Amino acid sequence: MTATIELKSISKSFGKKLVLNDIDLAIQSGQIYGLIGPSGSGKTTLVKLIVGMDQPTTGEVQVLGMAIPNLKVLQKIGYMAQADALYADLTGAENLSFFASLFKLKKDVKKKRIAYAADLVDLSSHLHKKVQNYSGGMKRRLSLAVALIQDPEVLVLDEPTVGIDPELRQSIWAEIDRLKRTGKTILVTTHVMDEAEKCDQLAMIRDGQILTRGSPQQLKQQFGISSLEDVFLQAGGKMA
Ligand SMILES: Nc1ncnc2c1ncn2[C@@H]1O[C@H](COP(=O)(O)OP(=O)(O)OP(=O)(O)O)[C@@H](O)[C@H]1O
Repeated sequence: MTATIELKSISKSFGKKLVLNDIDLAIQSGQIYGLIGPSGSGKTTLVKLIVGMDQPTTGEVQVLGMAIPNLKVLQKIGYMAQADALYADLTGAENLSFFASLFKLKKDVKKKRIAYAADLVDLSSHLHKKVQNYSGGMKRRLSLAVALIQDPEVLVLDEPTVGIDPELRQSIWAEIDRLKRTGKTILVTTHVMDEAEKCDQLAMIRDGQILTRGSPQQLKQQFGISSLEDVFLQAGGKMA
């Protein structure tokens, strides 16, 4: 089976600093794949290569069977960056409408998608407010709604639940799980171990290298321990 996201011998340097070191990764369709590691381990750098925002120094990235960057494929990826890329002067509704318009959705589809995405992140009653008046958590939620607006086949979520309260976090994870069951492929970065538990497959990353990988269950069995945090530590990791 061809992987939906495939990284082959990826290395990335910034100047003399090697940030990703010979990474191979294959993410199959319909999976929630978690990339877990401490701050500065290279997660965001890796994600940016997958969504075509940066290019590897060596190696190749493929998404949906096509080499990245590729404009057609990029339309099929919903990306939630760590820093919110929103227009502060516009309302929540105007932001969603703007991002939806980038995908040339039909008017009725666009309306439905905006309503769905806003409801999912519990922002429907705040859509008329300017984003500059949103709290940090509300901005994160709106960013997630933007990532989902075109109903993408592949979702890449860089720390999607940072700054989001536990109740909403649960409902967002329930939705991530539902999206997976509709066949979407989802890559999530996190440094929260209880979120790692919700992933089908995990790669633990430190200093630009994958320390170990597998399902949460496999990893715990392999290391003979019941907590993923301990797996990470035993695999050579060190949380920040
Ligand atoms: N454009 C850049 N120029 C130089 N160094 C960079 C650049 N982008 C990232 N780095 C460095 O690469 C390393 C990995 O950063 P990255 O943002 O990928 O880590 P991360 O695992 O996503 O961390 P966090 O969880 O804090 O977001 C860091 O040492 C960072 O300083």
